[in-house]
Amino acid sequence: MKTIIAPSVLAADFANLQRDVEMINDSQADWFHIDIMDGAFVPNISFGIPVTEAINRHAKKPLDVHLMINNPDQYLEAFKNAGAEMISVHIEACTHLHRTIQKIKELGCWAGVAVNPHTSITLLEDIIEDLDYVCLMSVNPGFGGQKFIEKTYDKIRALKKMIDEKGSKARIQIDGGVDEGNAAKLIEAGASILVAGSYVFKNENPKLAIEKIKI
Ligand SMILES: O=C(CO)[C@@H](O)[C@H](O)COP(=O)(O)O
Repeated sequence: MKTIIAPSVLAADFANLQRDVEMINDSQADWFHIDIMDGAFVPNISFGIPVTEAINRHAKKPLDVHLMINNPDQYLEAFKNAGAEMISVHIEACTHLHRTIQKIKELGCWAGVAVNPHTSITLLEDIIEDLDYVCLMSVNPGFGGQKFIEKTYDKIRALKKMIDEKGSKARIQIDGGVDEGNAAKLIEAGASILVAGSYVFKNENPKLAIEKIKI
């Protein structure tokens, strides 16, 4: 199973967004990771549906939309219509997670659940078989460029064990502080989707940076 690389557009140059989208098109990256922040679930506001649509007009690869918002159900269809092929919602933001996951699937998207660093993965035990991926946050959500939380490795191993025991097909996505120094170790622990923002877009050679973590 080859690792999926999903550069996080949050770290792109918004004044040159089309240029940065085309760089990803021409690279070995697999998905665009689109961080949606509402200033309520997380202490930051990023961008929303019109910008996602604009990215989608130029993107030649699937959009993976990470909803860091309260009441995600209200916006699932709008993000699907804006181009999302994968949608993840936060377990901490969903009162009726099973219903939300079913809605994402009914829209024809891959369904993912994102889990904050302090949240136990044991909460996924009764939903893991329904998921296409779990996004393990390796930083506190809200900002790019933060330090990777080392405890994530243990969480990956425990989640991988749960996935295998339950016979789930869910992939493990890691989001936050991913770079060439930890990519191999993350994959060895059981991750198969890597989200990388600052490491890619602040790099002198972003395409080479992507190649280095495409293990
Ligand atoms: O969801 C988030 C932050 O909340 C991430 O997608 C970051 O955007 C990753 O950025 P880097 O840590 O790679 O800079």
